[in-house]
Amino acid sequence: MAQLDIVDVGHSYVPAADQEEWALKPLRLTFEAGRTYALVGPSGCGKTTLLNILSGLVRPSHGRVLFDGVDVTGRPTRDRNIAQVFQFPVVYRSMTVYQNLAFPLECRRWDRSRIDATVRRVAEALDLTDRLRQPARGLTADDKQLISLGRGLVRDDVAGVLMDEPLTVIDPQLKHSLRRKIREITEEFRPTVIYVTHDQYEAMSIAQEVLVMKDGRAVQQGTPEQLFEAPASTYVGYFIGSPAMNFVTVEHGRGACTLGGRPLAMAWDVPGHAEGVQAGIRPEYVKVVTEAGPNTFPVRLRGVRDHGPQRVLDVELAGQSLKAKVPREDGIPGTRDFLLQLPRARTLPYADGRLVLRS
Ligand SMILES: Nc1ncnc2c1ncn2[C@@H]1O[C@H](COP(=O)(O)OP(=O)(O)OP(=O)(O)O)[C@@H](O)[C@H]1O
Repeated sequence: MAQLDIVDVGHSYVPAADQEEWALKPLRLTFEAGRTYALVGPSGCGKTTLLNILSGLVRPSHGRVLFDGVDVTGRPTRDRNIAQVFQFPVVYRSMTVYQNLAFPLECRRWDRSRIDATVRRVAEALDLTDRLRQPARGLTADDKQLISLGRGLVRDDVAGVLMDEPLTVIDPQLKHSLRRKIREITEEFRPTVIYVTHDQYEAMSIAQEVLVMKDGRAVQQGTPEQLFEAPASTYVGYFIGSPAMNFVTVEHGRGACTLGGRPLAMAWDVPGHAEGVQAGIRPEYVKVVTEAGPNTFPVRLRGVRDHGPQRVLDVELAGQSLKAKVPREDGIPGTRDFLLQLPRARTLPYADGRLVLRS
């Protein structure tokens, strides 16, 4: 598995377009060998363009692509030694599951015993062992996509595995277990994976590193935990997490902040000159309390939504909307008006949409 570098890579589908209009603005990234990366962002943000530049399907207007330090920018896909998994399964219908998994290895002229051991290991990881002798023809779309995933991951000699929304066709019920399987198999086989998805939950559950994109730019890269705990911008805070992070506008002056006229202390200070100050807090960290104390605020309940083992309380706080995600067993407050606490350490300051740096 290789380290993939993109060095000042940018792309415009329209010749001579202004750089601000490019589908991908020049950026520099390193995908370390053996790690799984997710590219996530809304439709049209440039994820597929970046993936296609890595696969060689798109030649970038600007910059270089390096695989283990070797410049592959001008190489076609077939000469890049990559595996690809697409939205829709690509299987050989006339072959058995075993033959489908073995095929890429036979093409590389691996010896029989190595092929057999590898196919069985991948089949085991994907729960396909009991179907190895079945013809691929009769399988469901889910199982066919499982084979595509297996074929993508079966070779340990590829530079990288590029996956473009591979769970799109998968039954929603099965997605959960498949996400887990992808995670397990990538942890075991340690390929370099670039995984494109518009689903933040999928990105966070599969990848070790997530790259959030917007308008052709990578706006934040980090581990799922970093993106959850400290989004660099309100955009990332809204995009990552379910429900999205809360952002409430606060009054700010002489180094202190207030919310609805009550003092609000945040995790660190906001410089005096900052403008457009907001407090960001994940719904998971908002607490229902019974007694007034630091950072507690009166709120009015507007609605309650079930969220699996939790409930999301939608409240109004000083004329603004806020969500609290609380354990189901805690119940719903008995009155419409109650108190919420925004724990200081979890309340992050943002100014003009960006996380204020800790001084
Ligand atoms: N072949 C093309 N010709 C012209 N413009 C294109 C082409 N492919 C993509 N674009 C444009 O480039 C921008 C980025 O598209 P891209 O497909 O990379 O985004 P994406 O994040 O993968 O979106 P999606 O999730 O919808 O696939 C979009 O504005 C899109 O319209």
